[in-house]
Amino acid sequence: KEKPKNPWHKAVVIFIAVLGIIAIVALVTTAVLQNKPLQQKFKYGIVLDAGSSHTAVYIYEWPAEKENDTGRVKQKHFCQVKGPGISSYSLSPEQAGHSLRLCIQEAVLNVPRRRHHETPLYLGATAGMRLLRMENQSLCDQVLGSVEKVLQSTPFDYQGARIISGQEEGAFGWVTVNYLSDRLKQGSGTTGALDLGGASTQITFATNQDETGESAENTVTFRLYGNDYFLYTHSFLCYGKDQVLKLALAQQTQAGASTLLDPCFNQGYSTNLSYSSVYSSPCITTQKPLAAGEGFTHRGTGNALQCQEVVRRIFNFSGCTFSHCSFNGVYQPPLQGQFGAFSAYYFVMNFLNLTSDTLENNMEKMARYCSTPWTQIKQQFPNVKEKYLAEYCFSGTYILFLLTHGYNFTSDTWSNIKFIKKISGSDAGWTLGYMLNLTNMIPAEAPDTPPLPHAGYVTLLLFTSLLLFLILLCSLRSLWVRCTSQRQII
Ligand SMILES: Nc1ccn([C@@H]2O[C@H](COP(=O)(O)OP(=O)(O)OP(=O)(O)O)[C@@H](O)[C@H]2O)c(=O)n1
Ligand SMILES: [Ca+2]
Repeated sequence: KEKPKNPWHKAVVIFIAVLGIIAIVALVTTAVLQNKPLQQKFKYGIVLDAGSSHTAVYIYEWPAEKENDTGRVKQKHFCQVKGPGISSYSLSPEQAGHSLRLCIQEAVLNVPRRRHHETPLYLGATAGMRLLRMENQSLCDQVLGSVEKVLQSTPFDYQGARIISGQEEGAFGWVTVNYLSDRLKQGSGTTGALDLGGASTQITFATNQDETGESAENTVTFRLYGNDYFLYTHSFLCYGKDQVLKLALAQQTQAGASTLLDPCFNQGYSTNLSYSSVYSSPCITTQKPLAAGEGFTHRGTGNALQCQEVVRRIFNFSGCTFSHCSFNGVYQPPLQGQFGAFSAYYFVMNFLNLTSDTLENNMEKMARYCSTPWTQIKQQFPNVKEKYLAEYCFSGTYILFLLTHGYNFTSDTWSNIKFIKKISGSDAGWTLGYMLNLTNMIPAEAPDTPPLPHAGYVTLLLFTSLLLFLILLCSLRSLWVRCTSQRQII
């Protein structure tokens, strides 16, 4: 006999099914929305690189909630300040600060207004100001004071203007190169940093801990993301390409002659130089020749081999008191790993097309360039500033000599050097590393990574909810079957 159907059984089962589905959908949606990355809030930082030949303004940007991740900070904007470096304003210090205004205005427009007050602003001055400080501390202070006044009046969070040490310049260049190439987190092999400026040049690379014992002043240790790095670094003041040219000219004009025949300049090149433009630099320790008049005619003869001998004379390879030296008695451990060469290394070698060839081929190309007559050079490169164009033979010969005879790169290790301007869209240089350090954005210990990335988390959740749904379905089905079968039994 059939027991009357209980109308409620069906309803109950359907109700539970619908409830279950709603619960699962609600669970998944909240989970997905709950953990969806927040709307990207960006933070900013500004660094002014007050170099000997120019000042540059870098604006960096990064996602706020990821600032302790490596490789997150990107260069958002770059502004080259018109005119020379701030140390050139020593006779009119007020102009030093004034020269920064246009780029500061650009920075105000490139950082969202609501972020201005929390955007740190730093100025670091390098070798040009180190030389001015050597010459005249008072003028140096006046120039920094003028710059400080302008930067304090910006809407940003001004954090100070100072002359950074050569060691900082080298070490932070290394941090930048390795941060941008994402080498700091794995603790794997790092890239050395080669920086050539107008007044100094830096070499920095990671070495073994025991190698650092010989010279404390050349050692910098970092603990970054849980990895210890023992860096060798040295900054050669006066060995930037502008100052080293003055060293070479001073070397060649000791006799005080009225004409200098210079193999490092192209045949047919001729210009008049004042002795004071050469001997006024604190890098020149030799006295201006007594017999000298006001100036001299600087004439090119364009001979690369003779130019190498001119360059050699500005290096001193004797008097090493360490296990090994680079030059001028400076300790240098054996070179290790890959290197990134940037700033003027890149400007010069890229122009001369010497960035991707063997050392031997580069030497040949250099010889050909130096022996090319000046008229032909000017015809070939009508849009290049004559000051830069005239100096490429000297600068290229200097760079090849510095890297080989100075730092001991050989034909075999030459290919370890990459000449770079940017890495992942940001300029290679000390400024990014400087800001990362001062804003503590590279933690000593690795931040703990969430067990699951967001996507993984959602997949896991979907999977479990599906499983739940299937279990619910089966239990409902068995409930249904039991209800209908009970009816038959009855
Ligand atoms: N497109 C460019 C830009 C600069 N230069 C030259 O490269 C040198 C400057 O390089 P840079 O890295 O800007 O030096 P600074 O930072 O100004 O100098 P320093 O680091 O020594 O303070 C100068 O001789 C400049 O004439 C060049 O040849 N081509
Ligand atoms: Ca520089």
